[in-house]
Amino acid sequence: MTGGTVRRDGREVLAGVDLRVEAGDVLAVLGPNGAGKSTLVKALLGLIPLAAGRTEIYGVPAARFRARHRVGYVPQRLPMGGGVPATVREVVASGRVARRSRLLPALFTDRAADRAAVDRALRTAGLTGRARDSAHLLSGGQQQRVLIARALAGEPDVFVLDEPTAGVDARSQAALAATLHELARAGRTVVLVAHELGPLEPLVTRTVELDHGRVVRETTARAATAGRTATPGGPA
Ligand SMILES: Nc1ncnc2c1ncn2[C@@H]1O[C@H](COP(=O)(O)OP(=O)(O)OP(=O)(O)O)[C@@H](O)[C@H]1O
Repeated sequence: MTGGTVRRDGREVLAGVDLRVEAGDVLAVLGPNGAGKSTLVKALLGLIPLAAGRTEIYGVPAARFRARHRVGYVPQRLPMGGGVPATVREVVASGRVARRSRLLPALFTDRAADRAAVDRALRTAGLTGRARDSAHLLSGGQQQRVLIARALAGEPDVFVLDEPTAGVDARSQAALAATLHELARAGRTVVLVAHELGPLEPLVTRTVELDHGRVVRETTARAATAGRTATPGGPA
């Protein structure tokens, strides 16, 4: 993202942000309530338009980026807007949709691969026993796991998680940390929004801190350990 600017109600809620996410980064976006963290990740993914600046995903302008299966997005909460009750398994299986060809019908082998990936994701998220439950009846922490499992099922290269630890009990946080640790070890890229890192802290290789829509501080893990900070901006 270069000069990323988002306006809401005539106000800049993201104000000229430069940010480059490198493959293999585990990047935490930090900052107080209303700092613009969610806006930043949505704008990075091209889910909300920029008023100024540009954002590219794998070198392609976000609006034209088609390889959606390469990026798994875990929003803050389960979107219940449709009001259609779905089981945990159905929600998790929807994470495979972006991998399907729009032109070819699903082959038998695709379906077997889909089933295996969904099973794996349910297992990793500790949801195997809840697969037939209605997703909207689960607790907040369990719904968060469903969303993470949905992203895992898509087997993306990049995971973008918006406040994955918010309202989640300590055990689920530790389980999430273990899952992210595995992903990082497998060379996946992770971008996560957080108020506090908690058990995720040891995994994080870079932090970007926002305030009033601007990057006010950046650290790399080494700089963070040494108590040093890098200059805001960085390559874009
Ligand atoms: N759809 C919207 N319409 C108007 N203003 C919005 C909208 N979405 C976000 N904002 C405003 O933009 C600013 C940044 O919001 P954002 O959700 O990105 O912050 P955040 O850092 O993620 O906060 P939180 O930690 O509370 O989730 C806030 O002042 C918020 O009120």
